Amino acid sequence: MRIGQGFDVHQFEQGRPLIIGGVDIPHSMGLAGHSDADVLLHAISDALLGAVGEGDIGKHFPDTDPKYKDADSKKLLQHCYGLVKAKGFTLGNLDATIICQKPKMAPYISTMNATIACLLESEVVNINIKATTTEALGFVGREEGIAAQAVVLLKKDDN
Ligand SMILES: Nc1ccn([C@@H]2O[C@H](COP(=O)(O)O)[C@@H](O)[C@H]2O)c(=O)n1
Ligand SMILES: C[C@@]1(CO)OP(=O)(O)OP(=O)(O)OC[C@H]1O
Repeated sequence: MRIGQGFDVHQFEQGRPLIIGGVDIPHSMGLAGHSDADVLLHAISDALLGAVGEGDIGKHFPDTDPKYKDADSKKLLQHCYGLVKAKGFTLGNLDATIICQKPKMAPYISTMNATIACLLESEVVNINIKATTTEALGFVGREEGIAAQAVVLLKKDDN
């Protein structure tokens, strides 16, 4: 078994879509980034890469490379999971937290769980996405940005 953790932050920016966990969320602002800035999928990607000793998403998808401008983070996550599988591992379970003052994530959590289960070729029972505010404290509380953290457990493939 291998364990990995990931953490990411993106700043809010006017005129951008808000995409979290592969789900479009209606809001007055989106997140800034070179890619689509899906902060949750980035944290999960980093957790997967960490678990197999493959560094981080900045190493695999440099933000200086025009190829990743507005990149779909679902594709980046699938690439990371491909590296996991190539090393003979599959996902055991994933636990992640979105740290966000507003908007409310609760209405979108089940769609995120299903989307991520599909991307990671797993059952939805193995995926647990949560959300919390910071009780209005700090940069999250001031609604300047959103953070996400993720932990994955990988198991050795039976094959
Ligand atoms: N952006 C968010 C933040 C929180 N939630 C849900 O509300 C619950 C209470 O949050 P607290 O920060 O006050 O503990 C939390 O457990 C989530 O279910 C949310 O949906 N979206
Ligand atoms: C995903 C990448 C690449 O497009 O860009 P961003 O969307 O800026 O995301 P970040 O989490 O800052 O780091 C990884 C980047 O290289």
